[in-house]
Amino acid sequence: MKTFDSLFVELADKARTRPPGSGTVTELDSGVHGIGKKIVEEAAEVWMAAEYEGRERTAEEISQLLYHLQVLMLACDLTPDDVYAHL
Ligand SMILES: N=c1c2ncn([C@@H]3O[C@H](COP(=O)(O)OP(=O)(O)OP(=O)(O)O)[C@@H](O)[C@H]3O)c2ncn1[C@@H]1O[C@H](COP(=O)(O)O)[C@@H](O)[C@H]1O
Repeated sequence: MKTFDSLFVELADKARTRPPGSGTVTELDSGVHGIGKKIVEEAAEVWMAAEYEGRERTAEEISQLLYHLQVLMLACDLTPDDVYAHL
């Protein structure tokens, strides 16, 4: 099973090697503005799932939000440790 940290390592590798077909590379190329819109969209989907769609859908939507947050971290040259320092 992936964790927050292992997914970040995978995404950082995608950002560095830019393999064809990577959605992460496409999203990174949309810039902070495009990634930010995905985060807002996913955050709303998390809220709706929590209100109306049950635990499994909520967990799925949270996983997608965490993914888009990680893409933004890469776009902003932030590592998990930079974030954990504020927890
Ligand atoms: N964990 C994720 C992940 N979570 C979300 N997403 C993307 O975010 C989109 C979800 O946003 P949308 O809400 O627009 O999509 P949707 O089809 O409406 O989905 P629902 O919200 O309705 O469920 C998905 O279609 C994916 O493009 C992800 N894309 C990739 N990953 C992982 O990231 C890694 C690298 O992926 P690539 O860069 O594509 O190789 C792989 O391990 C992937 O599993």
